[in-house]
Amino acid sequence: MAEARKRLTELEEWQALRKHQGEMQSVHMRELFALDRDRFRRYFTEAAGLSLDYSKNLITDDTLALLMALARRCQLPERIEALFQGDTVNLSEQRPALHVALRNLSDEAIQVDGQDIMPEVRGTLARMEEFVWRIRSTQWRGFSNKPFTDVVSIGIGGSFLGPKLVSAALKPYWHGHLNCHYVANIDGSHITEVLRYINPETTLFLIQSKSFRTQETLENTKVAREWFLHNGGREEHISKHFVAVTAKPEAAIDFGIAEENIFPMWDWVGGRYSLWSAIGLPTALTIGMENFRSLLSGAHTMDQHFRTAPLERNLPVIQALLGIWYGNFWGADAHAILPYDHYLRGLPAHLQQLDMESNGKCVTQHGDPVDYDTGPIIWGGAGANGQHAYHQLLHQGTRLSPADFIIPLQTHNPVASHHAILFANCLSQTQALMQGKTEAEARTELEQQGLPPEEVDRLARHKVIPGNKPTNTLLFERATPRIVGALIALYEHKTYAQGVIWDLDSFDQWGVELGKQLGADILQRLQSPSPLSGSSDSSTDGLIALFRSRHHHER
Ligand SMILES: O=P(O)(O)OC[C@H]1O[C@](O)(CO)[C@@H](O)[C@@H]1O
Repeated sequence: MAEARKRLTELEEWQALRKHQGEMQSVHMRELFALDRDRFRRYFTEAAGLSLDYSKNLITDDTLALLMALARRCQLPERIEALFQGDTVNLSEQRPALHVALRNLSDEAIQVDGQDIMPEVRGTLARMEEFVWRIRSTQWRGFSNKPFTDVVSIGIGGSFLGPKLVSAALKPYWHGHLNCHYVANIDGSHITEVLRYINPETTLFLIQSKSFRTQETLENTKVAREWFLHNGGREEHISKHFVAVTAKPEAAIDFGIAEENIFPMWDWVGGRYSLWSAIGLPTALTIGMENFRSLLSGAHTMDQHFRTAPLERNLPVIQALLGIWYGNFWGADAHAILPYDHYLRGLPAHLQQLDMESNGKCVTQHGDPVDYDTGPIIWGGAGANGQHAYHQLLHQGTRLSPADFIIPLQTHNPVASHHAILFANCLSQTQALMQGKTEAEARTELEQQGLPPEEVDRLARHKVIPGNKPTNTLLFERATPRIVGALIALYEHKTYAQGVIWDLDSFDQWGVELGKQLGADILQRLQSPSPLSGSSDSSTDGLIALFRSRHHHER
């Protein structure tokens, strides 16, 4: 168990960073680049097939040294090792967080409660392998003996976003005859739209829920089951068409899933870190087990890097510390994830859960209130689309949101000059954000266009772009399974490293529980046949009454 430590904001290392930020306020990145021709080479590092250019940041060697000192003071190296050792890093729930075990391709044993969990992890992978092979080779077929054409994954949160991201990211590796759909929301439109186009005879449902208690998932599963039974399927066919992944097999059996169709999950894997487990089955079915193992191996390579590389060359650590620098010392509330890769367009959504559910906390892992900012608002979307939408705020807005630009050197789909144009767009953004445009430059530009002086005066101030906006550029050869694995693992470790500095429990999520608790009571009041008795605030009561007025016939 980690010892209570001195308040973060009182550490000399923290105070030194505060002072240093004061000195850096008058520095423009343009000057830093002008002064140091070698800046790109010096602030460029690689690991697991990913290259990080972090030269376009508001940093000097001093900044990095101070950040590294803070990390060491917060015992980051020891805490990284604790994660891999299976220590109780999730204090509030008293358990380890062993997503790294799911992609541990070494011979190393990993103990939980005195038991090596690796045999079970490997055994589950072998079971997945067999299942995936049976479906893809059409040995396992639907009730009318037709091969499966569609897989519908029902799950939400971590049982949805991770696999969905990976399935989309690896679309070029999909099996030609298997389509994959995801249903998450408790909005009837979601499942309706998926069921509309599929055939029950050739559809396999994967029910994905660690707890097997999640309302959205269970309700959607009931609908899928009813639909199956009303469209030709019979009770005795359910076991051919419904498979579950859960850490609570008894609940799945009670629900009607055949015991032999249940794949395990474990308490020591957090939902948002679970795409590497059997929760990844929809992905494995579409890309095949060989590619799924490559995904794991990419993540494993990043794990080894995170565990062994010196902090100064450690990609997740560098990214984490840059985030701390901006969030805690420059007042940045947000961080943008901007993949310039169509296949990676789901990355911001997955990282939103990963980062915001992990580090959106206001007490330390020991329960003490924090007096500093913790996890940022993660947002973003695919480039270059965003350039024609929200990038305006990045360039000229008053709020600071550092951004990660993520781009492959090669495309899966060479079309005309698209990739060169995409790449040029990406680089022009980071360059523009770094250098900006001075008023003098804006004036010269307008004068060169032949505008009269009064027009130059009128427009120049609108055209000034402050620049000095920090960005990282993450490059890789092509979005292969190994690269996608390494990329997601990079962000997992970045999140953990930040949680260590902020002294958080990055593996619990108590904040989401209150809504669930209140939701049960509200649902009851929405559906109750008896007259509405006001027991909450007037806003909630008023909204409940409004809903009831439209649905009285259903109660
Ligand atoms: O896999 P389960 O247990 O259905 O949970 C789904 C999601 O719900 C959450 O608990 C949040 O409500 C996430 O952490 C989790 O990934």
